[in-house]
Amino acid sequence: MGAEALLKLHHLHLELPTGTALLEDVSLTVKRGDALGVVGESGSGKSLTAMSVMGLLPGLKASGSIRFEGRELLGMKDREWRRLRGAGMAMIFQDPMTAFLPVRSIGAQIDEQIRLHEPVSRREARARTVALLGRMGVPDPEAAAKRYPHQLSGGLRQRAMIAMALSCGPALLIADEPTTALDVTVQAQILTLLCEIRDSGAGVMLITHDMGVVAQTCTHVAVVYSGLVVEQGPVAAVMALPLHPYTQALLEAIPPLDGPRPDALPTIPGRPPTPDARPEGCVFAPRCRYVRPDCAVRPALREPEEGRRVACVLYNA
Ligand SMILES: Nc1ncnc2c1ncn2[C@@H]1O[C@H](COP(=O)(O)OP(=O)(O)OP(=O)(O)O)[C@@H](O)[C@H]1O
Repeated sequence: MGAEALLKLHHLHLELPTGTALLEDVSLTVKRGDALGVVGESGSGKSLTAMSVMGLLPGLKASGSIRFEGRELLGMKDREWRRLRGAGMAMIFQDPMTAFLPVRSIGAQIDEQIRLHEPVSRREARARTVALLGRMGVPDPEAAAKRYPHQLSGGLRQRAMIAMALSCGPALLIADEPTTALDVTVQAQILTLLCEIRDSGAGVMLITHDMGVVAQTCTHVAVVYSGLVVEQGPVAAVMALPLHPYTQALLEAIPPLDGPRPDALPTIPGRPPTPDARPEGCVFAPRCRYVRPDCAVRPALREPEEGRRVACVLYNA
């Protein structure tokens, strides 16, 4: 038996007041010590999935269930969400400048975050901030804490944002494209840091468009397309034998890590449909190389082997 689920999304459905569905029937699980990669092209619903877990979706209608540490989050009051954010779960973004105010030192902002959740002295908060920055691999953390966000390099700012996210010891860290803006070397360092956080027993949800990032960091993967999960399973199994034609195409789009880059990457022709123009049958059918008449009916998510799910007529019994 695996570890108890830290986060469980069950048939999560999200829609606009107009009735247009943005997420349809999303079910995902993150366990302690696991990293779940949520992967898909731009507009597939990755950020919406993360934001719904953080309770940051005012104006959208949600149904289904989001359970965190056994507790139902959907329908919770704002006050309860605020208490949960930081201490229970925390999120980091692509651009650390959005997480820090430009006019205060990063140390002051991390200290404040700590003191918001725990009644510790300024001195104690600063000691924890410096220790955290050090753990995140920031050189000379005491001096770095005194700097303003713009005085740090992109990679150091990203480490500082992760330090702030971890400052209250969250059980779940959600990272939304945390390395997209960084060069390859710094990207690898930040991904290693996320692996360490995962191995220390936290649950990680990593949002990315890059299957290469999933391969380096995650234990499990959920492939989303146009607001639906089309495939999910353990990373090693999905990488070795991707079942869904969309997953196959995403894997073909990973650039090689070494050697010369090919002139053109195999790309998937076309674009994902917008939520208001989602096809009635299989959402991927208009771009699929294996499309056939029975794709006109939306395929259910099936479990062709234990722990793996796929929604494609190729796997209908
Ligand atoms: N508040 C909103 N109102 C209307 N449509 C929205 C809203 N938020 C998101 N959408 C739409 O929902 C879809 C999914 O958006 P989301 O931001 O989750 O995609 P994503 O996979 O994270 O893409 P990206 O990688 O570009 O951030 C998109 O088509 C987007 O335009």
